[in-house]
Amino acid sequence: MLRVTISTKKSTHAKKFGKLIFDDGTVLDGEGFGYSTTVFGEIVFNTGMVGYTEALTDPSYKGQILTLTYPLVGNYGVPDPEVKDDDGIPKYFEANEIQARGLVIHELSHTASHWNLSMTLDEWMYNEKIPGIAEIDTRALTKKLRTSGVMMAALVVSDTEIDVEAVKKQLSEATNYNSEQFMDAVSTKEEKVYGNEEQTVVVIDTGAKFAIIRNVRELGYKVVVVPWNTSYEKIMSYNPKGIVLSSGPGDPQNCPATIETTKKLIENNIPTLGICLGAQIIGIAGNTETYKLKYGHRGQNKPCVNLETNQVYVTSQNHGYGIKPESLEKSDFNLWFTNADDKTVEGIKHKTKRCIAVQFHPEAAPGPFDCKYVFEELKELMEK
Ligand SMILES: NC(=O)CC[C@H](N)C(=O)O
Repeated sequence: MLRVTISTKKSTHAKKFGKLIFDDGTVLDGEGFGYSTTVFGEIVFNTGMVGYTEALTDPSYKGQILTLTYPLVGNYGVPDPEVKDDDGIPKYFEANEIQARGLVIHELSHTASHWNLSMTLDEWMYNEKIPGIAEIDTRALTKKLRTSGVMMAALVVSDTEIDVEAVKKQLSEATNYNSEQFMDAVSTKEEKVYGNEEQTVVVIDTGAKFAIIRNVRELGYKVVVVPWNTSYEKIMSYNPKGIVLSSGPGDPQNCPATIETTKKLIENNIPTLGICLGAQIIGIAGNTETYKLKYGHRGQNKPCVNLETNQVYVTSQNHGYGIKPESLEKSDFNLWFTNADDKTVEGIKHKTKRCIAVQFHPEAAPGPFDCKYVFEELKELMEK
C-alpha cells in the first residue's frame, strides 16, 4: 500500500508591524512577518503561482524586494536545505541562502502542509533575517509598478510602531539599485568542481542558480564554476568543451571583466551558452546594446517564439534588463527567440560562431521545463 506522509507546521511568531514605503512617497500598511528589520531595494513583482523557495534564493533577486501577485503564499512551507543531490548541491534551492532583500505578499498561510516541508515560510525568513510583509494588495501594487515602472522602496518590519518620516529620509539616501555592484556578493570566490568526467564545461558565475549547474551536469560533463572576472586564458587552462555564462543580478554593464572574456570566447569560436544576464553580456560582447525595461519580466508563463521553428514555448523569466531589438541589426547576432507579449529579444544566435544565448531560464526552477532543449543545443555546439 502506498503511504504518503504529509507534514504540517504552524507559524508561532507574534504579530509585527509592517510598512512598505515607496520612493514616490506612497506608504502601504501591512502585517510584518519573518525578521524585524528595515531593508531598501528595488521593488519588483513576479506573477508565478508557486516557486517562492526557488525565487527567494535566486541570486538575480539580490538588491530587490520581491512582490508575489499570487494571493496565498506559504501553504506548502519550505523544504530542508540539508537535502542535497549527488553533487552535494541543495536539491530544492537556487543558492545557499535567501537572496531577495524582502518579500511582499497578500496572505501568508500560517499553516503549511507538504510531503517534504521542514519549516514554514515565516520561520525560514526569520532564521535568514529577511523581512516579509503580508496583507498588501499585491495586484494593485503590481498595477502601480506597471504604470510608473519599478522603483526603490523600503520594507520595514518591526515589533514596535514605525517612524515613517525617518524611514523616508533613509530611503532617499539609500544606494540606488541601478548603481549597486553585486558581483562580489554573488560570485564564487574560488573555482568549484562538480563531477569527474573527462570533458569539462566551465560555468562563469555571475550569480548562477544551482539549477544551471544541475542541468549542465545532466548533459554528462564535469562542471568547473569560476568567478565572474576569470580571464580567458585561465578559463582555457581547464581545456573546456564549452562555456556557460550564468544568470545574475544587476545591470550587465557592471560586469566589464566578463564582457572582455566573452569577446575572446566568441573570437576563438569556443562553444558558449548565455543565460539571462549571461545573454545580455554576450549581446554586449557581440555589439548589441542593452537597456532597462520599465517593469521587467518575472514569472513562469512568459510566451516566447522560437523563430527557427515558429514554435511557442512557455518560459520562466526573471529579468529587468534586455537587449535592444533595434541594436541586433548591426550586431553579430540573429534573433532566435522573441517574446510573444511585447516582442522583446528572448534569444540570439551568433551569425558565424558557436555562441547562443537566451533571455529566459531554460533551467526553470521554478517553472516549466519546456526549454530544457536549449542545453542540448549547447551540447550539439560542443560536439560539432
Ligand atoms: N536572471 C537574470 O540573470 C537577470 C539578469 C539581469 N540582472 C536583469 O535583471 O535583467
